[in-house]
Amino acid sequence: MTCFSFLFRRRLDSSTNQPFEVEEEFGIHNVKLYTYKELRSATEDFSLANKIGEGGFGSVYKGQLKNGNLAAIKVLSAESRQGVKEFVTEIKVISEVEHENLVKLYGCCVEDNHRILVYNYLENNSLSQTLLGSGHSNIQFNWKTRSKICIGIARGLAFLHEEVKPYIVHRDIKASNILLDKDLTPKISDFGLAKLIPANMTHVSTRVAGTIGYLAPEYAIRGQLTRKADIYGFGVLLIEIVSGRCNTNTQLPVGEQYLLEQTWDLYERRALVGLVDISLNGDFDPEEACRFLKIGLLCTQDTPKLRPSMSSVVKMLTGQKVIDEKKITKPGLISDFMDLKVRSSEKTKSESKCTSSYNATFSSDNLDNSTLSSGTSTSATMTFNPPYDRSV
Ligand SMILES: Nc1ncnc2c1ncn2[C@@H]1O[C@H](COP(=O)(O)OP(=O)(O)OP(=O)(O)O)[C@@H](O)[C@H]1O
Repeated sequence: MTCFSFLFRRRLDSSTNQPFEVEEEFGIHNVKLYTYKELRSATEDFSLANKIGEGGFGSVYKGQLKNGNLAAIKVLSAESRQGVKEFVTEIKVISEVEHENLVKLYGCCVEDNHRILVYNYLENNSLSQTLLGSGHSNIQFNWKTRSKICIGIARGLAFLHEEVKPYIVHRDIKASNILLDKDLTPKISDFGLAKLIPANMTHVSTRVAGTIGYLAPEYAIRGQLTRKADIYGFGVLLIEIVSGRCNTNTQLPVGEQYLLEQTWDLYERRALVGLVDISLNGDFDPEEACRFLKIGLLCTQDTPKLRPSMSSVVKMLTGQKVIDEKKITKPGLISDFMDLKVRSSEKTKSESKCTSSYNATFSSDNLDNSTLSSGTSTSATMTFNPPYDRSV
């Protein structure tokens, strides 16, 4: 990979009032810097035809780079832009983190006020659009594939939590942040991105900082951000993958709407196997599937300390470590802690399996006035003011 140590910045010469370019050293190694011109040409001038998604940070385009590689080009929205130096510092962190189960960052563009991230393009979309999506995907998620996906995500997260120094808390583990390559190897995306958002940008930063349904109660309510919050999100995701359904679906009968509640209920009735995706037509190993569901319950326990580390999760998933069933306690449910007023939306996405989403607006020091209002997107976004932790 090309090694750059300098960035060019335009400055105004005070004597002539003419712009000129200066070289500034930011010590960015192993990060490819793309020119805006190259990315414009890769995406055919950021054409709508090449737009593949829109997330909390801005728009994502598919593009072909000069070297022929396909890339996902994420143009950060104006409100999430920060200074060159801060941006480059965070990019350095992200670019040094490489693992088979993490989306690879090729490089970035920091020309003028553009802040663009260039990632390896993944052919098979995200889990939210395929496994949990509207049914337009041709992918066969048989049990072997699901098991491989769960273990891959666990390995990627264990790497972020336990191998990277200093460790990285992802903050937004969820189905739309799990992308699949051509072999259906899962890749965690958006890690480290929370840190790219200026601390005063509460709207954007908290979008990154969690999605209802995956959000650990202690983080949602008290702003306590630790690796255990990611482990909670992973537990929810694990149960979604095994059951083939989203964590919240208000179109289902009451009692089945919240996946975690339903999982606990079935666990207590020793009927967990009933949660496994019926589209598998019984073609799965029931012992293994129930083990995965129990690991999901271990990860979502109310007391963060009781949740296992991600390396233990990997061992339990792969059968190297036995689950101590006595250790499983009730999951932490955000609704148990707050008087959340949920207004169902009439405008839910009818074609999606995930029919319910909420935009929560509350302040951590004003919980009595907390409000949840439904939205129309498939992901839920919380807007609140947690103590913003910018350390990794
Ligand atoms: N590396 C990639 N390869 C292929 N497609 C990608 C890649 N990165 C993003 N996408 C596509 O762009 C969409 C938007 O991605 P982005 O990460 O910005 O938002 P999101 O995860 O959907 O939402 P949020 O911002 O709430 O996390 C994804 O759903 C996916 O379809």
